[in-house]
Amino acid sequence: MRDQLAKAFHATQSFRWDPERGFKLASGLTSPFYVDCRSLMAYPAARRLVASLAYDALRPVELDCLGGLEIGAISIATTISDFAFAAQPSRDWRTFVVRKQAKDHGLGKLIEGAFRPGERAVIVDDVLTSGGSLLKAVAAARGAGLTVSHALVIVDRKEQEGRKKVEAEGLTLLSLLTIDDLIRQQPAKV
Ligand SMILES: O=P(O)(O)OC[C@H]1O[C@H](OP(=O)(O)OP(=O)(O)O)[C@H](O)[C@@H]1O
Ligand SMILES: O=C(O)c1cc(=O)[nH]c(=O)[nH]1
Repeated sequence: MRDQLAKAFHATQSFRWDPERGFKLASGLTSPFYVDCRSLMAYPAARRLVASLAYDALRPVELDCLGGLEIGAISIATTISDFAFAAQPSRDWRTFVVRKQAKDHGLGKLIEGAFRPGERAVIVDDVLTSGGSLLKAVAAARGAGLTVSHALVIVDRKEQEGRKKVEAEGLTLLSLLTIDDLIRQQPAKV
């Protein structure tokens, strides 16, 4: 199923190469390639693969809720939660989303969703590069009283010591794919 997910990135044009112009990353660095999970997650078949792989990866983990930083984490947390609820054994994992900035009107929340202090949360994200985004979500979740011991990403780009930084915060990092899987499944040019 991991191979199927890697192939889905290419089939949906969600893995981009442009070594001439490059892509600016959240960390400020430039990369010749870009993993676009917002595009991938727009396809129901791809969402199902992500959800199924994540459900399997999270089976040994005890958790009450899952979520992460907007916008990447929103569709990921939702699809895993829906899949897990319908699966056997069924899991009732609630979701939340961490805003990049607290809302300045309405309820003024930084974190939206359903969670209570003291609960066990898994932080999800689409791509891990420097780890900055993931760790921002971890800090917000811990600040709200959640216990966070695991994080899950769709793709670990294996750069900028992202994994090391996440593990240094005492987290176990689960990744469905690495950048090597995506490069290996790249269709041959004709
Ligand atoms: O590990 P990092 O160096 O933090 O990079 C990875 C982050 O970058 C992207 O987010 P982006 O800020 O582009 O936001 P978006 O999800 O709102 O599009 C991506 O969705 C990850 O969250
Ligand atoms: O580092 C990032 O900003 C980043 C890299 C990538 O491949 N995909 C993405 O959505 N963000």
